[in-house]
Amino acid sequence: MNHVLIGISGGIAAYKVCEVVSSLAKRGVEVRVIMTRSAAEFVTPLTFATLSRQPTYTDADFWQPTNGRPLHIELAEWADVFLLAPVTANTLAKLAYGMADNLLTNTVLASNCPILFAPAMNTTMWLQPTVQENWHKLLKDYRYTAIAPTDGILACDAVGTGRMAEPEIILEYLESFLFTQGKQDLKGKHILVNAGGTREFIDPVRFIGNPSTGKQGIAIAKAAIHRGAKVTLITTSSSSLPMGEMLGVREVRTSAEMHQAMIEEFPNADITIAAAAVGDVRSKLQSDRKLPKSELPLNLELEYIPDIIADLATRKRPEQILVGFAAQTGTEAEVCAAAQEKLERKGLDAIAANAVNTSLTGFGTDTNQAIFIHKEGHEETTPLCSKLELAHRLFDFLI
Ligand SMILES: Cc1cc2nc3c(=O)[nH]c(=O)nc-3n(C[C@H](O)[C@H](O)[C@H](O)COP(=O)(O)O)c2cc1C
Ligand SMILES: CC(C)(COP(=O)(O)O)[C@@H](O)C(=O)NCCC(=O)NCCS
Ligand SMILES: [Mg+2]
Repeated sequence: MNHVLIGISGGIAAYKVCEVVSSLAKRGVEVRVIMTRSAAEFVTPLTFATLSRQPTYTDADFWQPTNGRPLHIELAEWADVFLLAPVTANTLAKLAYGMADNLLTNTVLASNCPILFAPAMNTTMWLQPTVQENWHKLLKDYRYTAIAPTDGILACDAVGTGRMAEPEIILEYLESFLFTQGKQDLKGKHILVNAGGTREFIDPVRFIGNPSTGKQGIAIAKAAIHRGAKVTLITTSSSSLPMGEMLGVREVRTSAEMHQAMIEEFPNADITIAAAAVGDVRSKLQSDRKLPKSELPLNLELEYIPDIIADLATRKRPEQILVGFAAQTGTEAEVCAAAQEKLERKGLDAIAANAVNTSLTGFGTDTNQAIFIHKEGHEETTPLCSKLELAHRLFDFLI
């Protein structure tokens, strides 16, 4: 799985796909680009050819009498994943009705690989009932996974829905699809994820915290969405996550807020993955006003924080799956033993043991490595990989 075919139709957001192509090529992914006639009005085929290190294909190539086999068949067979970005109102309509009057749409019909598609257009165009009907038609089609347009400023200075998803979001979908082959095995499932480190306030300007950034939990939320799930993410890190209607985000700060939100959301979840670093202790003294230095105790009296995941385990219905993360230091054997003990003591279905004392794993890194342990005894050690890949490996382990 290493061939990404990209179909570009005629919108100004085509300029952003240059970034997508360039990033993929630099990562060693093989990329080929098809452009519609209108797309070539916005960005030249030469730009994409140069960035992709491959020829760019246009309708002139489609009608070229010197091809051995039809070009749309060759490209369709070559593709592992087909990304359509941007998708114009016009091309969306053609896709919804199975029309094929250019190289791009013929290649769609001739191929079998999963399709990711990212529409972009003016808000008034986007909200037309005809356009919405075509969009919803494709949302129901098993071959298509939508990368929804977002709200914001458009090229005509209007503000509203219709901005193409940012290259970074598109690249994450592609990374997922290259790993999973686009499988939608979480469709119809509701996943609850928590992420980030809690802050246990002493007063409004001082807290006991930890270095967790929420990256691993957010990657789990994204991986679940890429596999078709609906996700509720309860997070202490306020990064914007435009994942459309598939993601509900609740921001919290303290372990008490995290606990309350988890209790409220837990009954609706098929799978709950607790990747947040929740504090273990907090100050007994909690002031609503900033304490002067002279009033700060030098021996802070602490109390234990109730264990959220152990509490959820007591509320669990038999068909629900509850997974914890154990951030540990030490040797692999020590990390494993500590995680095994937590799995049993807390009554979890599985645990991901995660070493946090190396520079490439744990807090704040973009990569991670873990050992997954199931309550029934099986284990899996992942390679060092991106946090998104680790999330997919965890879902593969659970399902
Ligand atoms: C300056 C300009 C900007 C355009 N931007 C968009 C756009 O963002 N989204 C869209 O759906 N159509 C846009 N269009 C209209 C499409 O280019 C037009 O419908 C064309 O027929 C699409 O052809 P295609 O779908 O084969 O690429 C734009 C047209 C112009 C002239
Ligand atoms: C055009 C653009 C890519 C600009 O993005 P930018 O503000 O990040 O440069 C973004 O606004 C977008 O995706 N717009 C949707 C299509 C659009 O504006 N079409 C022009 C007709 S109003
Ligand atoms: Mg803990």
